[in-house]
Amino acid sequence: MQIKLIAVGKTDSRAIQELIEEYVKRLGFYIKFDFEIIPDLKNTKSLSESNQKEKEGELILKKLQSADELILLDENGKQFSSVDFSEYLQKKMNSGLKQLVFVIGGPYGFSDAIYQRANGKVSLSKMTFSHQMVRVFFIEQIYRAFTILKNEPYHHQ
Ligand SMILES: C[S@@+](CC[C@H](N)C(=O)[O-])C[C@H]1O[C@@H](n2cnc3c(N)ncnc32)[C@H](O)[C@@H]1O
Repeated sequence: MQIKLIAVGKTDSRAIQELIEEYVKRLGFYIKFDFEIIPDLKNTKSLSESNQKEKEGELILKKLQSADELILLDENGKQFSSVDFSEYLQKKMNSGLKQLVFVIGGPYGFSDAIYQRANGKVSLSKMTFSHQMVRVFFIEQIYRAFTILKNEPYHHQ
């Protein structure tokens, strides 16, 4: 199985980019992991929030293959402990799935079309994080999950 993370909107912060690069590099030792950014839409001032979500949604859908399992990062999704999340990933790997795709939405979240296509939702907290911060937190959690599965001394209960 390979994992892809799609995020809407570029990161301006060098600090966030560096953290992402660090954890993507570490994760690469365990699994094929792709991180893809959907560039910010142009002229968003002339778009309503729902129009912006729809356009972002169309760009997300274009990145998917029909067999991909799509999991949204969403405050209202299922919450896991890090150990539970590692077991969740192990089950996905055992299932024979080729590609598991996680998506982080833009500033207003996801369109209805994306919710309809999604196979599940994962929440990192009931709190709302910026779409920039979520990518760092989530990539670190995927990395943590693999260190748990490999019994490596990174995670402490
Ligand atoms: C600023 S938030 C958007 C908030 C918006 N109210 C919504 O309805 O989703 C941008 C993106 O960050 C992600 N996000 C923010 N907080 C999250 C959390 N606690 N758990 C999972 N994803 C989160 C989601 O993918 C969301 O689409």
